[in-house]
Formats: sequence, structure tokens, C-alpha cells
Amino acid sequence: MPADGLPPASTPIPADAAVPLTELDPGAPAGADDGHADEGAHPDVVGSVGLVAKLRAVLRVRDFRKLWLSMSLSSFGDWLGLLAITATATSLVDGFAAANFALGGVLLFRLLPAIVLGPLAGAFADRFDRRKTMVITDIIRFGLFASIPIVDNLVWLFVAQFLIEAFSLFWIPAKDAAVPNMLRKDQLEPANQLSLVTTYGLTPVLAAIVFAVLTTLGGPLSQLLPGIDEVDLALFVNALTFLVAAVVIWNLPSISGKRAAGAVTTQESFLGSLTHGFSFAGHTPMVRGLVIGITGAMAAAGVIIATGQAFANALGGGEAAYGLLFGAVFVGLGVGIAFGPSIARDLARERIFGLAVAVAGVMVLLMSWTFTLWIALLLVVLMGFFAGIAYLAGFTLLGTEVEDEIRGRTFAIVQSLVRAALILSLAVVPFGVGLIGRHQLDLGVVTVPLSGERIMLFVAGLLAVGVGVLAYRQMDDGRPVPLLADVVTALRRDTTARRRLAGGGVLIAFEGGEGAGKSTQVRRLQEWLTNEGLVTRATFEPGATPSGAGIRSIVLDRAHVGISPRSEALLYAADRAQHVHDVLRPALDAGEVVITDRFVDSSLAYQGAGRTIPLDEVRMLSRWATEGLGPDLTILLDLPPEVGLARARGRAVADRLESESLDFHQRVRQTFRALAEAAPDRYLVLDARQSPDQIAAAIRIQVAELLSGLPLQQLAQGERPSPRVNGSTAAREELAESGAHRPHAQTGPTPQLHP
Ligand SMILES: Nc1ncnc2c1ncn2[C@@H]1O[C@H](COP(=O)(O)OP(=O)(O)OP(=O)(O)O)[C@@H](O)[C@H]1O
Ligand SMILES: Cc1cn([C@H]2C[C@H](O)[C@@H](COP(=O)(O)O)O2)c(=O)[nH]c1=O
Repeated sequence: MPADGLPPASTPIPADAAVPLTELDPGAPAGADDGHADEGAHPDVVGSVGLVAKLRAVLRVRDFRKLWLSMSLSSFGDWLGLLAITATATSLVDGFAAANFALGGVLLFRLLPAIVLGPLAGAFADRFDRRKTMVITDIIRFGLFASIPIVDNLVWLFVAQFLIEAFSLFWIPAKDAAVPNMLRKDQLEPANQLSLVTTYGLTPVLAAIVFAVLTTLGGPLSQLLPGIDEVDLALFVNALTFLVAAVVIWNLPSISGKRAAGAVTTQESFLGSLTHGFSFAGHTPMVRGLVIGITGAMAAAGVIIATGQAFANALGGGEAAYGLLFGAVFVGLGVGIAFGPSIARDLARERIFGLAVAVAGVMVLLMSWTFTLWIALLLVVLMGFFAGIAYLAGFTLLGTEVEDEIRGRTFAIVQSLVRAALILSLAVVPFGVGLIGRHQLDLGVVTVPLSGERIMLFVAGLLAVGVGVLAYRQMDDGRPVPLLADVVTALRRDTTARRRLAGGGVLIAFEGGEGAGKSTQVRRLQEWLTNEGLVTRATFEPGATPSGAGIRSIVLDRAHVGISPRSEALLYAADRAQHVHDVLRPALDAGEVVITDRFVDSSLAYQGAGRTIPLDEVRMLSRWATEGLGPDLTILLDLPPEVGLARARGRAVADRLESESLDFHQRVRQTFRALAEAAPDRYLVLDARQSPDQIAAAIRIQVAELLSGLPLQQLAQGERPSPRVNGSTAAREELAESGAHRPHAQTGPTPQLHP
């Protein structure tokens, strides 16, 4: 959305015409200040294109690219290993019950070590050379995986599985803690997106395909190599992936960082560093919130997994429905991870995390009372979507906000709790489902089926909502913007409103033709606001900065004949860029009410319609100069040009622009009016033939409404300094000193103003 609220104007404006109203978009939302939030990025380059560019940029980092490849390989190996081990476990026993026991045993032995060893592994990752830790654990895992088909025994399978998982626990925090050191902070989110999509989207599918191929090939192969069956082949391939990963990581010295050559980065004892990790997680609100949210969400996820089959049956869908529901979770997760950041890019991750967990919980709550398969599928996709957003936000926050020294322990604690929560819910929920059984609740008009799995799902939903809210409260460090307004303005990309809500000042622009009374009204508005106790700044274009003053004399001096329209447009844009940089942004950032006599619309009207430069080009130039800054309110003082020019000429000799034809000034007027009509929410159009008092009164009413309740800089009680105006030397000195006024000023909701 253009900063000025206009759609692209595709055709040049004829010399004798103002901008036709049909070229303007009356439905344009108010006040899009899009450049500010995505500094440096073209506003159109968000969403999927932006994501691809970000992923490419991340993959251009050589060390990360290598680590990602080796991670992908290990992840592929892990999935292949899981398929092969579960197949091996069931093939090593006879009978249905024994096969299920063997399967359950494998999963239990996979999850169990994390509870005991996770925190130890984290402390290890923070103390010792992460590269060596990763290489050694990869080599050990290679040996263990390769040993399973060689030993070919269920007990050894359990032991090996336990050991593999135990060593993985040392590998994971070392890797998680090393990644943030390879990338810039802003690259961490796309890097996490890439890793998560690879681990949970690509590699499981690839592993399933390869497993199918290997098991097909395994038959003929076992005839060639006696003693080796199809599952053995998968396990050997899997073992090999770890060996390759070890070689790749060995060649990445940057993973070691400060921990190279066995250097221990802390003087703490091992036990000390372990307890320090727990105390850090317990006492840092952001980490505490994440731990609560992730653990609770995982417990809820465990409930969903454990009740999935029964729920699918309750929907009347059986195995096929179970498969669909299972797939739907991954579809939602994938979409959430891939597109969540661009959809919610203006929201703080600290807010996104708790909010997304809670909303995912609401989806589960709704799901528990759903009786139609397709509605359930939709809710599952949505649940996965929000869970994906939460997962990515949580993971990225851990990487960006936790210091390197303690990152390994933090990741490890989260990892342990996640697994513990999963085990607990996977173990407890089936009992709960069985104990509750299936009942019918007769409500007179309808009979509602009450079954164990639905009640358990309902409890899981409640749990997720609860931990989401709790995490949100822990992590939301007193942001001034109310949540709803934050979410709505973020989704609408209304960064002007966001700036206002966050105490980032308010920008009011006065526009209109020559002699319309802008300077008079700027002065009066500033006087009134100052008397109302607000810190204000009045300024103007062109010429409010030292370099701008030079530009002003060039563009307005009639002696400068022959300035081309484009050159004129560039001069005004240069003045504006300096103005935004030196005056507007700093004052807005300080929470002041900034009133400017002319802004972007003047360029659109004078250089666009007046000089007939395509409006789009002028708009692009202005947007570039202002970095997308747009006014919160534009007050257009509308006046027939002949009246305004007469007023202006009564004041001084006509300057270069004032000397233009009446036709030129007519086009300027029509364009100002058309711009206002295209975005009525953002404009106050006043007939400038009224008396100054009448105009000032109308302005005060509108401005009082605009400022009401906003967190703005206020003067201390009783302090009413003379208004500050930019442009003059004295005013500039005051601008430089403005910090000196600040100690008296404080931010707070604007009290009731008295228009
Ligand atoms: N509402 C009004 N009715 C009649 N005269 C007015 C009104 N407002 C201002 N004036 C007078 O018109 C002249 C121009 O006013 P002002 O300088 O405020 O206009 P401006 O829009 O800033 O002009 P410019 O853009 O040319 O600088 C001044 O002499 C001023 O006193
Ligand atoms: C900002 C801006 C201004 N102009 C023109 C409009 C006026 O003729 C003069 C400024 O004079 P004022 O007395 O200070 O109003 O400059 C323009 O053509 N383009 C612009 O962007």
C-alpha cells in the first residue's frame, strides 16, 4: 500500500488535467507507512518472494550451508533409522502383543534418555568444543546403527537405541547453540524455517521413499549377500549418513568458536554450570515463558497423538481418516513455519509465541466437539498452522535472545522437558481414555456423545490455551500497545497506526495551494497543543534543515530559470529526505506531535499534476526519500487558486512556483482534492475561505479525536515553553537542545483535550 494512500497511476497525466478520480483508490486503508517496518525491503517483496530471497541469502553463508546439508543428512538418517528400527523390532518377535510391546519399547527407549541426560548434554555443549562433540557423537551413532543388523537381537536393539538417543542429546544442543553464531540475528528465522521444513517436511518423505526402495532391493540383495536383509540395508545406509555428517562437520572449524582446542569458556564447575542453566531458565521471564509454553504445548501434542486413532474412529473415518488427520497436522505445520513470519512480521515474537500456542489450543478445544471429518481436518490444519508459528517463534527467540555461553543448556532443558511431557501424555492419556469410556449425554433436545478421547482432547485444548496465556504474560514485557490493536494493525500492515500506538509520535501535515492559510493554522494548532500540555514540533517543506534551506532558495528563486521538472522533483525529494532524517523521525521517535507545513502530497500535486510527471514516479521518489513515512492526518485547506494567489501576493513578490499559470495551480488544487477523496479517513478537508478562527476550531476537534488516549510526550505540569519552530537558527538551536527539555517531559496517555 503506497504511503500516500494511492494506487499506482499507470498513465501520465495530460498537461491540462488534474488526476482523474478514477485513478485513485477510495478503498485504500488509512495511513500505510510501509517502508518504516521493512526498511530496505521493497514493500512488494514480502511474502513468498521475500522468503525465497531470505532463504537464498542464508544458504549463501558457506558454513551454515554445509552444516544444514549435514543436518539434513542426519535427519534423513534419523527418519530412515526410525523406520528401520521399528521394522526390525517387530520382526524380532512373534505375535501381535509382542510386536506392539517391541514397538512401544523402541519409542520409550528413544525418549527416555532425554529426561536424565538432556541437561547434562546442554552443560557439555556450553563447555566443550561443539565441533568435536558433534563429530564424536556422529561417529558413535554410526557405529551403533551399524551394530544393530550385525548383532541382530532385540535386547541389543533397545540398548543401542537408548545409546543412540543419549548421544543424539549431546549432538542436538551443540548444533542448536552453534547455528546462531554463524548467521546474523535477522537470518536466524529463515535458517530455522529451512531446518524445520527440512527435518519435518522433506527428510521424512525422502526417508519413506528410500526405505521403500531399499526394502524392495533388499530381497535380491540378501541372495547376493547372505545374512543381510532389506531392513539391514536401510540401517547400513542410515549409519553411513552419520559418518558423512561427521566428515562435513569436521571441516567446519567455525562451529568450535571460542571452545576450540579444548578451551573451557567458564570457570564454573560442571555441576555449577548445570544448576546455573536451570536457574537461568527459571529466572529469565522470556525463557521461563518459552519453557512453559513449549512444554505445555508438547504435552497437548502428546494427547492429540494418543487420542488420534480413537478420534478418527469417532468421526467414523477409521484408518483413512487417521491418515488424513495426521497429514493435516503436517500441512498446517509446514504452512505456519513457511508463511507465519511474513503474515505476522510486524508482531513481536514474544507476543506471537504465547498467542499462537493459545490459538492452537482453541482449535483443539473446537476439534474436541467436532463431529464432521472435514471440519475436523480444517481445525487440525489451523492448529498445525498456529503450532508451526509458535514453534518457529520460540526456537528463533531461544537463538537470538539467549547468550552463546548458556544457549546449549537452555536448548537442552527445553528438549528434555519436551520429551518428558510427550512421554507422560503418551503414557497417561490412553488410560484416561479407557477409564472414561464412551457415554451419551442426554440434553433433552439432543444427545451428545461423551467419550474419553473427546474429553482428553478438550483437556489438551484447555492446557494449550492455559500455557499460551501464561507464556504470553511471562514474555510480554509491558508493551504499551494493547494486544488486539497490535494484532489488527500488524495484519493490516498499518505501520503508521503502529507507530502511534507504540508512542512513536503523531505526524500531521498541512497541505493546500498558495496562500491557503497553512502557516497560520500550523502556528495556531501548535499553540493550542502546547497549552494542552503536549510536546509539539512545527516544521515545514521545503527548507527546514540547513541543506534544505539551500534547496528552498534554488527551487523558489525566480532567477533559476530552466530547472527541468525531474530536477525540480529531485530537489524537493532531497529536501524531504533530509527533513525526515533530521527533524521528523527524531521528533516522532521522541513521541512528539509533529506538524508539518507541506509534505508528500505537495510533490504529487505540484510536480505530479503541475509539472505532469507520472504520479507513480513522484510517489516512488517520495516514498524512497521518506522511507515510507506517512502522515497520520493531512489537513487540506482548499481554496480557489486565484483567491490564494491574491493573498500570497499581498504578502510578498511571487516566487518561481507562485508565478506559474492559473491552469497549473488549478491542476494542483484538483489533485489535492482527489488525493483527499481517495483516502477520506486520513484527510480533513476544510474550505479555506472561512475565517481563521472557524478553521482552527474545526482542526482542533479533529486533532483532539486523533490524539485521544495515545501515549505521547507531555510537558511537566505548569511548564508551557514558547513553541519550537524549525527553520530559523534559533529554532535549530532549540532542536539541538531538545534533549534538554526531555527530562521534564514524560510519555503517557493523552488526557482529554479541549477543542
Ligand atoms: N482564513 C483566512 N482568511 C483570510 N486570510 C487568511 C486566512 N488565513 C490566512 N490568511 C492570510 O493569508 C495570507 C497567507 O497565509 P499563510 O501564510 O498562512 O498561508 P500559506 O498557505 O502558508 O501560504 P504559502 O503556502 O504561500 O506559504 C496571510 O497574509 C494570512 O494572514
Ligand atoms: C513541499 C513542496 C513544495 N512545493 C512548492 C509549493 C510552494 O509553491 C513552494 C513552497 O512555498 P511555501 O510558501 O513554503 O508554501 O514549493 C512543491 O512544488 N513541491 C513540494 O514537494
